[in-house]
Amino acid sequence: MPSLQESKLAFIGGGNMASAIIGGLVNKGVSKQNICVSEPWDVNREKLAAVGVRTTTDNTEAGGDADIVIIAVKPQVTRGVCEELGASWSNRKSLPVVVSIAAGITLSSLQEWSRTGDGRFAHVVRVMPNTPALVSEGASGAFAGEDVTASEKDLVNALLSSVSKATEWVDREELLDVVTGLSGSGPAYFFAMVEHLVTSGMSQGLSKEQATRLASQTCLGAGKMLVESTEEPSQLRKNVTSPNGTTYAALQTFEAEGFEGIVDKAVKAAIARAAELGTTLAK
Ligand SMILES: NC(=O)C1=CN([C@@H]2O[C@H](COP(=O)(O)OP(=O)(O)OC[C@H]3O[C@@H](n4cnc5c(N)ncnc54)[C@H](OP(=O)(O)O)[C@@H]3O)[C@@H](O)[C@H]2O)C=CC1
Ligand SMILES: O=C(O)[C@@H]1CCC=N1
Repeated sequence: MPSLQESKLAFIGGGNMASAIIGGLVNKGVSKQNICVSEPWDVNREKLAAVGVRTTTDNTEAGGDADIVIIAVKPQVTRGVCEELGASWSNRKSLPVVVSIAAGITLSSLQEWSRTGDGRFAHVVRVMPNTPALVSEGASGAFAGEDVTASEKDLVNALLSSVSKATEWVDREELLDVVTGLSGSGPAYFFAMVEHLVTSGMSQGLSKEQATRLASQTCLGAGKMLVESTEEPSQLRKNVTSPNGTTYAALQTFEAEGFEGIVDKAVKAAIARAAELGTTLAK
């Protein structure tokens, strides 16, 4: 198995998540010449070409001689893309490792759909990255099929680690839907929180720019403390909360309005949607 630096990488779909991973890989010094992206929309293709990677509109051209093929299209499009690729691999002696980032789509569907014309199955790894991959601060979950070799797993791990600070391999496929609800969708929860902080700050007289800078840096600073400190998140929260002080007043409001329950409900809704995508699109 070639190393990540030597591997030819094909991205099928060059939208938000693929662009984030590609940006992170390029920032880490992965050769742009080794990355080919297949993307139908010319605006996205032009953005990716500006990064310096190769682009095409032909999925089979991108996936034709790649060592790793990253399926980065919407779950609803994944079947067609896999079938197209599988059919095109009948003449390949060794098959690429298929890495799917599609939310919910199961390993068995991915294997079946990408079966070659002559009946061979590619080795498939399901991955759930997140968009902070763009700034090399991603968090990813991964689940490999039993047929995936240790060196193939190492290669996927190297790919994920180059754009993620946390890469968690799970030992049950269902846990990948939990990763989706927590960290795959997670950046949006924090962006929503910042949006609401900014709205609130503005309603009390701060300018949009001031409120955005303060809220964003607070989010970054708290995040940095979470990953660098040896203290539990609950202790870090307590450290900010003076007895009967301002934070206490705010947290009391969170509690009274059921903040914990809202977060739990939201994560479970994302998990349920991932599972639903997996089952409905398998048919
Ligand atoms: N966004 C995120 O934060 C995360 C997304 N994911 C997963 O990543 C996948 C992609 O999501 P995201 O990047 O947000 O979606 P996007 O819509 O931004 O990207 C998908 C891209 O694939 C293109 N596309 C559509 N049909 C084909 C085709 N047949 N062949 C090749 N490319 C095609 C789309 O073009 P066009 O727009 O013209 O249709 C689009 O540019 C999803 O499965 C999602 O579950 C996983 C983790 C996080
Ligand atoms: O919203 C979605 O379905 C995708 C998967 C995780 C993040 N974005």
